[in-house]
Amino acid sequence: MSVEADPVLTAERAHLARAADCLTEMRAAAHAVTDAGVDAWASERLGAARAERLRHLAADPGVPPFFGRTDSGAETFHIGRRHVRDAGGDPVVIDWRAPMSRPFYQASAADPQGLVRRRRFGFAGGELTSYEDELLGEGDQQAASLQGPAASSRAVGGSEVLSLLLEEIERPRSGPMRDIVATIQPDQDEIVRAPLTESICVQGAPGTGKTAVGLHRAAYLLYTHGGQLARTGVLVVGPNRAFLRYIEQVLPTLGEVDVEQTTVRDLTARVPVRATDPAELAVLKGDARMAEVLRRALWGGLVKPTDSIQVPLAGRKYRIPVERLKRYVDDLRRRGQLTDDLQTLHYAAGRERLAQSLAEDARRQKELAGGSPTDAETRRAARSPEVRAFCDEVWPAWDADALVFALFTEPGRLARAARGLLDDDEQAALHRPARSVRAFPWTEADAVLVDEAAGLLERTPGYGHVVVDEAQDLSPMQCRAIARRLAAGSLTVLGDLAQATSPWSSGTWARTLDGLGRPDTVVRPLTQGYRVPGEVLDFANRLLPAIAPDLPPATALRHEPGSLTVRPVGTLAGPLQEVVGELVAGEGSIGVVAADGEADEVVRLLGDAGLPAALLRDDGEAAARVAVVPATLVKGLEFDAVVVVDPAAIVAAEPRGLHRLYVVLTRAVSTLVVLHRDDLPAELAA
Ligand SMILES: Nc1ncnc2c1ncn2[C@@H]1O[C@H](COP(=O)(O)OP(=O)(O)OP(=O)(O)O)[C@@H](O)[C@H]1O
Repeated sequence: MSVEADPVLTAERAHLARAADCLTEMRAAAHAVTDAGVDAWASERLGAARAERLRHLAADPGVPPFFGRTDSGAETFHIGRRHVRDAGGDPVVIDWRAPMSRPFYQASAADPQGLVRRRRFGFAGGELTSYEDELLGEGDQQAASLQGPAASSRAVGGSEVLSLLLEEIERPRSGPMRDIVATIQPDQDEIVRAPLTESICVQGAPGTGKTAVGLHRAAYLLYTHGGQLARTGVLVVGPNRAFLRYIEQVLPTLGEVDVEQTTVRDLTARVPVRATDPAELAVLKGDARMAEVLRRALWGGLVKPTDSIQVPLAGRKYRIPVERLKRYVDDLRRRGQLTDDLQTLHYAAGRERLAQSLAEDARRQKELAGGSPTDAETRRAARSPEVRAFCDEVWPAWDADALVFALFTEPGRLARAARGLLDDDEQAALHRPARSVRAFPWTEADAVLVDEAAGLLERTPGYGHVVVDEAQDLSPMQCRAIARRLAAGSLTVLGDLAQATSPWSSGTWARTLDGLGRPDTVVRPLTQGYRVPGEVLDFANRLLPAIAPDLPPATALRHEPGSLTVRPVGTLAGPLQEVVGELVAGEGSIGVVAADGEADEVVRLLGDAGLPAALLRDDGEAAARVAVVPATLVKGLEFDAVVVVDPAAIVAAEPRGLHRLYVVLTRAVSTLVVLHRDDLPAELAA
């Protein structure tokens, strides 16, 4: 039977057309509601969000309304990126996040979860072109069987894998990361659907879908706890802007446009970063001890009152004796030492409260004397020059940047705050003479310290859920910056200790999770690698005994003979131009990765050959057809074809160069070509 005449395909296409029509009607209705908004501002905001959402979901012909179907004995559900209802309110497509959709992702031959059949659809250019059935009911306990014109499976890595999953993974990449909603695998789904109250840490080898899983979890939580999370918000933190640019479309495609996606650098951008620390100094500044140094520098600056003061209130002055002043300061200081951020009295609020306490004291005195001062008079007393002068002396006002500046520029102040915490050499390393806060050459690690100081001064607003990607690279101080934004919310931590390239990385999940304020978080492994073909992964895994001997190596889902080429070259120009020239003739994305110091040379060589290559920068600009990627920027990215230039130079460029090389070698979906002028690093040589 020809595919065209397949009655199943014909019926499913009819359902697809119906779903598309219903979606169009829903869109029209949503617009109508917006137009009737009472408040113009709210209407505009809502309207904009809704329009964005509908634009992504309905207007894009590349995003079909459904991608799968479940059949239980009595019911059939089509599963898609969002609910679609008909005019009567009956479901035409079920949102993939709804509880009813769960069996689509979780059912297996051993545990059919009430299903007799799971159907997956294949699309080409928005057209439904194929389907694949797995029969799961009784009698099929041993293995799911495949049916349908697209039904074929390939034996990969010792297991049968559905062809539609493989097609999806191997589909050439162009532009940003895609969602994986049609093919989320059971172990991934467990993480995506974990409850909101549960913080999770995913230790996943390269290409196991950590980033994808984290983003789908954000979308799942927003769907399931929409009201609560709409108020508190969801934050996604990634390693750099190039990475954000790569992932930023996934959530909007899933209908979630209100998730903030940022980097630690942008999150802590309270001072302009103008300089770079040497690695050792950055490690020191990122050390958790710095939090205590800052805390002491701030709170240690309180001065014991030595004299009574006179507080003016409604035309008279009231004396507050020194003993009472000491008590006010002491009480407030104690409340500032509470470790729970939600309970703590922050420093700036403490200063305000002190002024209020003095005014209240004067008010009580006046009341005892028979007067009845108004609230406005009491507020004026709190703002009086006498009270302000007292607070300035006893509870000095600080700006966050000024506090860090004072520590770095005044050795005596640092010595007092760092006593018993930092040794003399460490204190000397932090010292940096400078004349003004404004002109200070702030570094990225300094910005995190300034953010910490700001968190001591005032409460940092928190999110209901935070997804942190590439978390293995966070310094303890960066972890604290994220923890501050978590308040009472939960976390999804994603990372791979084998890919830890930062010199300040703690190297264990226990320490990172502790720094993130969620020490009890369970670490869940993902080891099935979807991105990288087995041949390439085996090659990269040779580095594991040297960089992460305790981690289990990933197993590749696919094997692609010919996917790996390792070529010694005398000069770079000819072979590089030839390899990239061949790749450009094919489909898909191409990344040429070189040590940061060699990236410009690579761009020049490719440009000389007329190839469409450009340097990928960390400014969020889209990648060129041939992206020349400095090795330090490639984390989290992937390309159909990757050319790695001079691995030895990549290793030599930084202290954790072997970890960096492991990241670099695991970016390819289909093809990896390694061109090396020097010998391969010993750990890689067979
Ligand atoms: N279930 C799946 N179905 C289809 N594609 C998948 C699935 N899981 C992962 N992928 C694909 O595999 C690739 C790797 O996923 P992702 O980038 O999320 O992995 P990662 O674990 O974050 O990788 P890394 O640590 O190497 O950066 C992506 O192209 C992703 O779309």
